[in-house]
Amino acid sequence: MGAPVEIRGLSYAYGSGDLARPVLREVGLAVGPGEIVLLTGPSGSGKTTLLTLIGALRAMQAGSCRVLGQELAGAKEAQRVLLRRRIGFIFQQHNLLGFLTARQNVAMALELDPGTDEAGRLARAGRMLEAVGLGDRTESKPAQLSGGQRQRVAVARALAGDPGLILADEPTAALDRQSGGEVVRLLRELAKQRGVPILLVTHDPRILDIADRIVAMEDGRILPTEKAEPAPAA
Ligand SMILES: Nc1ncnc2c1ncn2[C@@H]1O[C@H](COP(=O)(O)OP(=O)(O)OP(=O)(O)O)[C@@H](O)[C@H]1O
Repeated sequence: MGAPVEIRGLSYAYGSGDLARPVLREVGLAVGPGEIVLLTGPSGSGKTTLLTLIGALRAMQAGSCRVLGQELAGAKEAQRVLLRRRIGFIFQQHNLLGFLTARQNVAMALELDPGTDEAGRLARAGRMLEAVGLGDRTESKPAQLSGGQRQRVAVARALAGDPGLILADEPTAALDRQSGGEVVRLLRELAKQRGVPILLVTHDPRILDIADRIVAMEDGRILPTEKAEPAPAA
């Protein structure tokens, strides 16, 4: 099997006809097994659009994008739905449901797994919350948790379904320095243990050190990786 994410010549525009506005131009990118890639770049450079295409959250227009073995060019909505279930999503707004406890929020991510019953899902959710350091807050509602704790619930939820890929969009944007650092380091640790690749969009220079590789975008293109200057001869 190829890399978990393999993109070639991917272009995308919002609007159509004379109003079409290109936001991705001939993007190529591969994410290897277990690799953690950070996607950076100025506002409007196309990072979120690229992430939503990889996450099968919108239909492709041009080029090739193969995710966990599924080609998304020309894929039907039903195929995209199936692929989305194999991806763990973490967003800036943690998207937890306010009327459910932390444990129920995590268990919800497992509802589509036919191999589990309700009790099994809640037990597994409890173990995931322990793994993110929230073993004592499983019965709290999101409003009773701090921003960093809520984001850790989102991490537990994203990992609970044993995804083949994690996509994160600005997961630390709403957090202070310390909790932001803790959340991404935890995410990195869990992903590395399981060999799950992560593609993470961020503006946050404080978390660049969690990356195996940093990819910079500008104006819809991926910038060539800067090579380190050769050391001057002694
Ligand atoms: N649904 C949409 N309809 C029309 N234009 C859009 C839509 N979503 C994004 N855009 C435009 O496409 C461009 C790329 O947006 P995108 O969100 O992918 O960039 P980004 O690099 O993630 O930016 P940011 O860092 O600010 O989130 C922007 O100019 C944006 O205004």
